[in-house]
Amino acid sequence: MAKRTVSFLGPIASYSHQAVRLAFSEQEWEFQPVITIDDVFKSVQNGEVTAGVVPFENSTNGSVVFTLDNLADRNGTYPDITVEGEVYVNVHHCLLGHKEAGSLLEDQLDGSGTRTPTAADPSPSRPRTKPLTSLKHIRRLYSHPQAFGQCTAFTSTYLKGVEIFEVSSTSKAAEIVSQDKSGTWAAISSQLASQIHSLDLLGKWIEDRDDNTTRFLIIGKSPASTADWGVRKHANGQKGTKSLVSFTVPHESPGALAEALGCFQAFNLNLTSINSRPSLVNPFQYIFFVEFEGHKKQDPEGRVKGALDKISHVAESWRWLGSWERYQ
Ligand SMILES: O=C(O)C(=O)C[C@]1(C(=O)O)C=C[C@@H](O)C=C1
Repeated sequence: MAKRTVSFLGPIASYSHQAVRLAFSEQEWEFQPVITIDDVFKSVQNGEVTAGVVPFENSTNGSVVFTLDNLADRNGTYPDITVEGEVYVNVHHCLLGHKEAGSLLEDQLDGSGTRTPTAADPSPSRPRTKPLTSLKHIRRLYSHPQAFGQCTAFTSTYLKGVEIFEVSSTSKAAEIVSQDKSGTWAAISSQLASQIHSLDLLGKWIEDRDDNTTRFLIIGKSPASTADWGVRKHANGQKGTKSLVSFTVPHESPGALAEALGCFQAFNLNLTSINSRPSLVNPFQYIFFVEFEGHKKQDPEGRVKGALDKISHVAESWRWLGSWERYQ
């Protein structure tokens, strides 16, 4: 049988790639790295690939707006995209670059790893780890915006004043730094990327919190029959099901949002996350996203059906974005 393809934010060695490796078998699936999260959505919608994997939220830094904006689908570009599963990745960042010959780590460290309190941050958190080598020579720091947000204690303690460059992924950052001839650029990326690009480890486990975890969504094109996808199940076993809907409410009407959320309460459905993004119709109007426990197609008591019927009367517009098995 011809292999099916799953796309993800590349280049290889990104955390998205690691999520794909956790969920899909390379024997049965072709792995296709693409350049942006938008490209993952496009490749699934136009049928170029069967599945895609996109980051959805990080436990330290919150929602991934690039993914929410695609799910918001303001222009109707992705009418068939649905969420078919989720994958959790423990994200441990490293600082990758080129060691400066002959420099001593002691030259740089003040020993305490403390940051100067400022009015904006009167009690700054301490970095969890110290650099493995002097960082005095570093002039540029490359990474994905999410990763910068997960390593603030380390960067503001040991890389003060270094110029920041936001790029499309952490593995892209490592690729760029591997081409640096000056030896003064560094990337926040994975340990895997240091091996692939033969970069030195200048810091290890530099994230602010050791429980730093990113949740990825597996997307497909409805009606997807995922039963034969062979997505690997989490070792902890299934913990029920989840669904995602997006909706807009009449903004002038008081209580409209509360009424929409009440649709889930009315059918005793537990909400697990709420997000919003600007509607881009008028300033300060929103598209809301609600995730709840329950499955549209495995709904013996009709509770999910009941809530969705009710929300279709309350919301200005709404869309069911998928139901899947939950593992955490
Ligand atoms: O840049 C990567 O390696 C990605 O896969 C993207 C991404 C994200 O957008 O959240 C994924 C996991 C980490 O939280 C940091 C970056």
